[in-house]
Amino acid sequence: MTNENHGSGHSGARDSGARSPGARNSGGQNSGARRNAQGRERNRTSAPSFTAAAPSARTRKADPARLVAFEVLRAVSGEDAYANLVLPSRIRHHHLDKRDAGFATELSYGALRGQGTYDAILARCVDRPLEQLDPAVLDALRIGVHQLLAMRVPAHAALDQTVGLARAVVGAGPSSLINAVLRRVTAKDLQEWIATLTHGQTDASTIAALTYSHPEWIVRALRQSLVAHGRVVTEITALLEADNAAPVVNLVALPGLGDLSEALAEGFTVGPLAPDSALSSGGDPGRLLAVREGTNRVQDVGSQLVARALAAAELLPRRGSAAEPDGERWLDLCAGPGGKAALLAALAGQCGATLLANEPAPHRAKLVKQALAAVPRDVWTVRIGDGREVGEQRPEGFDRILVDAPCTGLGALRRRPESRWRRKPSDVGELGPLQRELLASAIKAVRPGGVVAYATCSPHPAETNAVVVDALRKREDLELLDAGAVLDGVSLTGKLGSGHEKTAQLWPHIHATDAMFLALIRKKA
Ligand SMILES: C[S@@+](CC[C@H](N)C(=O)[O-])C[C@H]1O[C@@H](n2cnc3c(N)ncnc32)[C@H](O)[C@@H]1O
Repeated sequence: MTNENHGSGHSGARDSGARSPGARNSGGQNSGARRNAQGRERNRTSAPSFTAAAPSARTRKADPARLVAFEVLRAVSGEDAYANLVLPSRIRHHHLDKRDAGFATELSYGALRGQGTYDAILARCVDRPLEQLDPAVLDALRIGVHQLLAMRVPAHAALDQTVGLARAVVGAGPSSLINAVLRRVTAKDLQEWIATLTHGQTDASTIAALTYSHPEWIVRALRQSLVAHGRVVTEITALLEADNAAPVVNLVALPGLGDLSEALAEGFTVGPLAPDSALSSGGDPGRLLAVREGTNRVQDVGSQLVARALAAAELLPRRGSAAEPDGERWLDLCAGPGGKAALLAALAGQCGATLLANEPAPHRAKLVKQALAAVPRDVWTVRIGDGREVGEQRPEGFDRILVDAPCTGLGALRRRPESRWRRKPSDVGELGPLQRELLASAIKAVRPGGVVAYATCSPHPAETNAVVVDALRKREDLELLDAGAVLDGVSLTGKLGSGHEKTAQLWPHIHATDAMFLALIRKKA
């Protein structure tokens, strides 16, 4: 796709041709040349030309799209905010048009994802440890590096605009430093920098971490996850690349309550994997009336399939009766913010079942209620409470239960650009007891013949198979259903089940979904 370029050095967002660390380099490795925004090759071996003016004489105004990106990075690194929550409000606040909103999205998400590689590059260009820099200056530098190395923004525009931004938001003093550092960054293109950073490194995970901008422990965890779920370790490159690509927006039309006609008329395409789903690679889904009304919802297709698989899993009849007298009772034990609960409730409504959506965090329970608002009120109830208590309180009370357990989210890194830098290796072990207690509670709460779906948006074996194996070991009345086969049955392709084991693991680089794990556990009747 070709990008035109206007005065501020913008190119369009997702179609900007951005190359984050680890994204495939269509120009070949170390080509020494890169296309600028007009599609012309810029020879990186000759000295790049910059505005002759000193930083003080350059633009003093912050371009609004770059300002939005800067504000997102400041909120993320300074206030522990989530980029996907801050970005839309900053875009609205600065009244960005579609093109500038796209640019701000690519710049903020790209700078956050690429932070590991960019900081390693910056460390070679700054004459002091990065921790000693004003955090606002460091964020401005990250924004500059992403434009210089991964977006088709001409170097002079990236430099001028980043220095202008710095002058406007952090003052004239640091702008000279930013100017000098970014000039050093322009000495090499991204592939050359990666070659420099990895020179002399022999460990494959260290090299992948620097190349694909992931913490090294996550690279190791994902390699381990691939092997644990029957894939080959060499897929790690494709998996890390998929984490760095801007994910497409997945939409689901709630069955029986909405349809996709508006989305398709607005440029979405029919989703190939799940029924009633659609895809879009750009634009704000909030512009759709059906999304605002809640009958269409933004939801990763992997999550859609997990909810549909639970609804479709085969139950055994209740003891002493062939059919459910009052319709089935479904439970979503960890429902916040309500994505799967909404789809489950719509599916429940279609077959005369009811859904109890449980969530302990009151603000997230409120989100669950909002998510469920489009579903008839007599189908669902929201409970605010600890899911670990439900098994004791409602033993054998439910036919189908979803345990979408709190997890590290290592399978959804592409959607949460900052999360890879927030997670710690100790999170994996710390979540284990809660995951096991929630699953044990669900197993108590399911009736004989009923099914518990244990799901995580992480492929880590400690959060997936290990939790399921422990639960199965503790009781004799449980059987594992073939989750891959059930997923195949609810998908449009019928080709999702790994065939490696009875649990199922989806992958961003294979299925273009989040790396959702699913086990379906049935209590013997
Ligand atoms: C992975 S999220 C669930 C996502 C949700 N199913 C969806 O599709 O939108 C896990 C949820 O579990 C909740 N949680 C944490 N501790 C819990 C507990 N003790 N009992 C039940 N839920 C808990 C978290 O607050 C969080 O909302």
